[in-house]
Amino acid sequence: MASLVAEKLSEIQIGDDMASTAPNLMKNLSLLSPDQVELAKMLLREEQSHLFLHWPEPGVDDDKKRDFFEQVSRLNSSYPGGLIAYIQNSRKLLADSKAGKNPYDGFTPSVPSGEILTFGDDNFNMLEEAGVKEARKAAFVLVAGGLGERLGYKGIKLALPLETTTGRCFLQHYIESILALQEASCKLVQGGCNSEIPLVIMTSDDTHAPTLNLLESNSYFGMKPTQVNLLKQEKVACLDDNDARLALDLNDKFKIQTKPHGHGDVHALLFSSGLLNKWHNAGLRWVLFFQDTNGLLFKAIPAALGVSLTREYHVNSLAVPRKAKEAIGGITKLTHADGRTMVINVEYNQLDPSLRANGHADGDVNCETGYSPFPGNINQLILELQPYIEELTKTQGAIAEFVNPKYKDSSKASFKSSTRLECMMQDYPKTLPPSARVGFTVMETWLAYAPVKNNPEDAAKVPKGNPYHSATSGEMAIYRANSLIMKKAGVEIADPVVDEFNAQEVEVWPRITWSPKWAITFADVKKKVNEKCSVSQRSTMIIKGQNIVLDNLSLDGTLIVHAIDEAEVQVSGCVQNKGWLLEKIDFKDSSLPQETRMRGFKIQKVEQLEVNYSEPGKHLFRA
Ligand SMILES: O=c1ccn([C@@H]2O[C@H](COP(=O)(O)OP(=O)(O)O[C@H]3O[C@H](CO)[C@H](O)[C@H](O)[C@H]3O)[C@@H](O)[C@H]2O)c(=O)[nH]1
Repeated sequence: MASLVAEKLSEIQIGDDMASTAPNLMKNLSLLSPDQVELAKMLLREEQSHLFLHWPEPGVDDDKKRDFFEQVSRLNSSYPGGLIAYIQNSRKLLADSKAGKNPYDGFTPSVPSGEILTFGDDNFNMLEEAGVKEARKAAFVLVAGGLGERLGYKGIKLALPLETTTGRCFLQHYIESILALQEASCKLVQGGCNSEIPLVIMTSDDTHAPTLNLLESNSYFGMKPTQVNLLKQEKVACLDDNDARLALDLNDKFKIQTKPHGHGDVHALLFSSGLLNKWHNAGLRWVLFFQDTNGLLFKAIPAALGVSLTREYHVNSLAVPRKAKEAIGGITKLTHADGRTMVINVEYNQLDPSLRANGHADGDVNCETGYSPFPGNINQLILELQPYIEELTKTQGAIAEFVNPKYKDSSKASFKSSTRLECMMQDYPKTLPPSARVGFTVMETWLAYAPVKNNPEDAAKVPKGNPYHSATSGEMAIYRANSLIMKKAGVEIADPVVDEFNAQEVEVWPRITWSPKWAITFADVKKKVNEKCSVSQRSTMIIKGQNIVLDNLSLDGTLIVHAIDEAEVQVSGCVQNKGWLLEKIDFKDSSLPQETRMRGFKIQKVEQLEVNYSEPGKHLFRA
């Protein structure tokens, strides 16, 4: 045994001084495989000998020692450049942080110019049409590895209902929207096509199993299982001090403490998965990234893709008008003293200091429009595939990182608790050359952005006029958008009433919902309704089917129309019944499920008219 140890020692050339820094590791070397010995050598070189201080004699906890190196190996292979790169990047960023260096030092922020769209005008309609046509050349990437700590929901956010009228969850809505785009796009190709739009979901240890379970127990919501790829992000090692010494788990000294690295991981994962080249070879041109809880997003996607196509943007970020201090990053043009410029998301916690440091004494404030002059990044990115592959081939998907240690005191010598490096997917353009075509598309908030991020208590504390980003506001935003779209298409929609749920004041519009296959563009809605229709404020309307036309319909109550794709149904007449009511509930009422409580209301289904067409052919329904 002793000679084997000696042999390994010479093999890895750990000098006497190193041997003396980690004698306990030396004693255990014979337990390790050659690869693990290499990793041990690397750790010692990177001054991580503290990790082995407590290692007992061989024969004690040997499995745990091997498990430790299994983890080191995972941490090493899941970070571009390996653990060496991680430790060295950490040292540099921790030194910058200690020195109070701002990553935007030397850059002056200004308001960039980009495409600003108005829903329903000729330009918007033209872009939607172009976007739908292009959709069959797109792949979708959903980042869903986050725990959603601010929401405080115990399950995965993708499983939450986006509205409770139908109870459809976010993931179902996303998949049905992609399938609807796929079908609509293929119909525009002469002779049809059978393209399948790929969907990648980035998960993490926190979300992987429940996401897979949600898909499997719902037959992938109609998508082919082969169309969906789950890529799991790994966490990164935590750091104990400014020298980037890796932190051991407080409850298990044979484990390195880890935390999430952020949504920026998606680029490295996509790169290493080999999917990008596969898509490229299959003729795809676009990759669309999106987040876990924005029920409005797919209303914005066709036009935004149309913008990418017509403007030939390599990077197109979707944005909405932003309220000052709102927790979304601002799209900003940064001009360096040396002449370099870039258009990039400046995260909400950095925008204010960066403005103050550059002559804007009031920092992040609204201008005369009542909004911040910087458009708000909603983290929906459309990247052109070919330049994306070229860039990742250079960077391997590594994204500019940052560190945010909580220091014990102003000497910044030690941390209150361990920290780690983080990265964000919207920082991708930071490494691009100045020739890259980086742009953005601003859409109206009511159409494009209604995330569910805040728990009821925090939402109630949001300054008046700023969005709540709660389950309550997220659901109400769906009804509002659908009502406004129908109104714009000519339907007489009653005005909303203002009501309060979970201490949040919201507009309550008629509860109108439709399945994505009914309409994915404004043109689809216009084709399927006419101006002789009306819907009262207390009404609920659920449209489930592809070929359902509302003609001369007057609704005051609840109407549900369900039809198979082969049935063409015309709905008209006067529907009046007691309908469905919104019953207020308290989020503290623990007798109710959390999904319901977080909204502050539940739907009391008193009376409805439900019609169902399961036979192909033309049907006329007159109430
Ligand atoms: O390690 C992680 C962390 C997050 N996510 C996913 O990334 C998305 C975004 O996460 P958050 O909702 O926590 O994001 P933030 O609110 O912190 O902010 C992000 O979303 C905002 C808009 O919703 C702004 O665009 C902002 O600039 C951007 O950083 C979610 O789908 C989440 O599941 C991961 O996949 N892995």
